[in-house]
Amino acid sequence: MAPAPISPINVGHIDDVQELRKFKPNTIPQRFIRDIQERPTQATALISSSDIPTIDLSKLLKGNRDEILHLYSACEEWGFFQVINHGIALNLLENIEGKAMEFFRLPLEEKQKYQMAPGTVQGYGQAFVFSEHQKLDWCNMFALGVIPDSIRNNLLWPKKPTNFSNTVEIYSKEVRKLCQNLLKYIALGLGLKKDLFEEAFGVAVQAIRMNYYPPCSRPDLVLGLSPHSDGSVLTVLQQGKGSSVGLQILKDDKWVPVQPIPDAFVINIGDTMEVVTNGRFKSVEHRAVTHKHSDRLSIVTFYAPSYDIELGPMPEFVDKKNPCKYRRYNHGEYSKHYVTNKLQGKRTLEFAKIPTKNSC
Ligand SMILES: O=C(O)CCC(=O)C(=O)O
Ligand SMILES: [Fe+2]
Repeated sequence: MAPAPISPINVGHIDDVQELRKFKPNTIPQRFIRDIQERPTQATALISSSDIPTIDLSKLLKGNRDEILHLYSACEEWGFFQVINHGIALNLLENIEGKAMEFFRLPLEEKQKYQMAPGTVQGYGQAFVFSEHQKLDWCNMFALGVIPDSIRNNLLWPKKPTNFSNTVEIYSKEVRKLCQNLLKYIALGLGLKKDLFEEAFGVAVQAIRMNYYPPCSRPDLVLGLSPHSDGSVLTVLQQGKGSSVGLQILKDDKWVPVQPIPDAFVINIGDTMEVVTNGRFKSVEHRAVTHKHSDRLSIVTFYAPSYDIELGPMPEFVDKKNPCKYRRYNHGEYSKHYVTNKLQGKRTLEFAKIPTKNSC
């Protein structure tokens, strides 16, 4: 038998946070303790989370002009909004949440059958860890590439819990339609033709990540998920019912907690949307914090262009006043760059930035 390939990446020992919580509930290993400036101080934002825009998809689907403009300003001013009346069956939201929790509650040996290999982002474990010196997040993740087939790793689709994979498939189809609809109305809000984005992105790549944050005895010292922007065009986030508030977004240099609206999705603009709109819409840095007594689940869908697509700022967003801020590149390369670097604010977008004020 050929020897197993040795990964060139040494990530050191990564404690499973659910196991830590179970067997050593008051221990926080050093690798989880953040440097002082990174610790989640109380989010003393002047902006309240109720200011984060709420978009009513049913109004968009009726062509309601005010709602389309509301969506436009949500993208421009916030880069984050919640969507209500999205039309996705509530029992599907419950099912996916139930399956995710069943998965996380499986014995560690069962989950480890789908272990994320060091330096990769699919499977069970902690993504974005590339060195043994890197700080760890207080989070267990389970991530899968869903569309197209070429990004799927069938070995990582779990056999337990029953119906897990089928539920992910059905859920992903519905969330895909939601993304396609939102992109249409975002284009209309920009005064552009409704298929502009969809035509530019080819067969969109879609991935799902479930993040489980157990309670932590010292939430003041750790982060659930390091600050980052997403590499996607759009991200769709479902928060577990009854989960503690944990998602925070950086607005005017302050961390603003996102108070989930029951049954709504939280949507955010990703780096790719920032690039194609030449910075008109900006991806927003966000992070997750933990809670002393409650756990939290988030189910996150990333919707991005096909890896074959060459992209850059669309001509509609470039003129004398707005010269190109980003170069053209292949999205597959950007994606690779994103998943092979640790989460560090908006650092990965440097890949696309044009350093001087020259044009595309
Ligand atoms: O759990 C959350 O609320 C944040 C998740 C997130 O930002 C991500 O998975 O990219
Ligand atoms: Fe994110």
